[in-house]
Amino acid sequence: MNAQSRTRLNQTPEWTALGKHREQLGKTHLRQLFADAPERGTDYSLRVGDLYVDYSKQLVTDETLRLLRELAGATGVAELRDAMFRGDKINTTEDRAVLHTALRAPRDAVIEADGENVVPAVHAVLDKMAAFSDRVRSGEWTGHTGKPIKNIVNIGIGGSDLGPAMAYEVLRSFTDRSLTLRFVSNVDGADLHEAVHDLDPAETLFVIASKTFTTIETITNATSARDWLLTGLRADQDAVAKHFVALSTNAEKVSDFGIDTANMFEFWDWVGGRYSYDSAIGLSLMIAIGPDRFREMLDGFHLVDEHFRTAPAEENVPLLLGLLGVWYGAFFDAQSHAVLPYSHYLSKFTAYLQQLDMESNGKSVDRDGNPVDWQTGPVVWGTPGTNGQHAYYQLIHQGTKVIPADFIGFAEPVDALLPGLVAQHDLLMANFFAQTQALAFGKTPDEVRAEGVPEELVPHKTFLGNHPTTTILADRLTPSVLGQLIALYEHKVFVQGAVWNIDSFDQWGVELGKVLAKKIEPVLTEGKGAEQLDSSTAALVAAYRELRGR
Ligand SMILES: O=P(O)(O)OC[C@H]1O[C@](O)(CO)[C@@H](O)[C@@H]1O
Repeated sequence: MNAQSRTRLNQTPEWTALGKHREQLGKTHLRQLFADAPERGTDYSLRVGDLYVDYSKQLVTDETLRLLRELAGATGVAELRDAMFRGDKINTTEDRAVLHTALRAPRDAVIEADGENVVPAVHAVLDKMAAFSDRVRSGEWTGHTGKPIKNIVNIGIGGSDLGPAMAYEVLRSFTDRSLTLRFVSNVDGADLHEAVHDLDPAETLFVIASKTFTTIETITNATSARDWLLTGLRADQDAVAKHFVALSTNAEKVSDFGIDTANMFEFWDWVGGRYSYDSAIGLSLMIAIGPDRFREMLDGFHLVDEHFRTAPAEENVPLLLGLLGVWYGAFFDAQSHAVLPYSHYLSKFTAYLQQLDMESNGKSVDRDGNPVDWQTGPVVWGTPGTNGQHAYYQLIHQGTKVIPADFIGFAEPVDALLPGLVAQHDLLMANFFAQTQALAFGKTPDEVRAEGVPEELVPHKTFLGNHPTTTILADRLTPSVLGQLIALYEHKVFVQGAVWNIDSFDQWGVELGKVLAKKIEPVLTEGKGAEQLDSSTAALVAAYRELRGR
């Protein structure tokens, strides 16, 4: 579908039909929907790979789903998906292809960007990463003084940090525990300080991850890390080659920094930062889990890519999840989306999804530059259960907001836990199932009264229910399952961007702050240029300078 020829989303007949349907649905309660269809719990479930996806507790009927699929048809979701997989330049504001799916394509696949098959280059880099990982893991790769590497410090930010940092936590039980892996992202010197203060520089490898190799936080931290290393080793620049590698698309800048481009692991401008952790950006992770596990993860991604590309609309899980988000944003005024994993290992999962979703779909103009007058990306938030239950779930259960939520849980604990701890898994999962049940069905005033609760407390103890959730259940949190989950969310975000007619692959909104920070820094350090600031910022800067004794 040509974006130019698109009818504005909220003027399509499909949108109007959904609006009418929403009115008819009114306050229909999930209790009613379940009573009307005794098999709803299984009828409204799908499988993809190892993931069992239950959407029966969503505020939808067969008619809703039909109308949503029609909206997807009218907005050209399948056509845009095919264009993405084909390597068309669907990131129009940056004139780039969007081919993260090529990063996990099998060796014999043919995927072209600008007329060139990119798959051989993808696998050449994967092979180079695997060879390097093996050398580090085996102790064959030694530092400047001849000691093997025991510590890896990944320096990057945004997509060059969140993915590998998240996946390292998720896959901790698959890692080589004799290696220490730390992630530094914040330009606050405390981040680097905490990462290196107890490390021996002779045993430390810095992995500098930056697509552009110009990101100020990363280059500043990398420069300080280099100073720390050379000071600690009492060595000169020659030592850098054994202790620094780069993950980047920008060989020139890598070389300017002093890293041998032989120690650079390449990726390409058709990989968006937030879609990049299965590229060279995953090197630290690969060193931690080993190349075989990394490849299993890529296979998990690929499995869901193929599902998204080929499954019919009725069975297409990313399509379904994307459309549900459109439904709640547009017709329930939902402003946020909670992702609530019941796994300690997924502690950084939602933070990762925040960039994936909010940097992709936090847009307010359509692909043609016209302001949108429909909701786009939600605020994504959440932390692992059961912790959230004792913090913010109160608001989800009894607050005034519609907060669709994804619950993610696993049948088996990941690790060979200490024997006494295995039993805790059933308790964790009992909470997991109980929460979606409580959110969906609530507790009526009569049920509360039947418990003998005094009348004045009945409203306080009533749960209205009808809060929509999706439950994603898998056997075990393996590298493959992680890949499946991430690809599921990547394509969900894609579907929403396609329906909303926004460019999900640029991120111009992060630029202004970067430019202004560059202007403010000399005002802080030298006191020059304060007159160009607005009165609020000027006063704050003056207060800061005074507190710093300047
Ligand atoms: O990998 P780079 O080029 O250092 O960029 C880091 C991050 O910065 C951003 O461009 C946003 O500022 C992200 O999209 C990206 O993941």
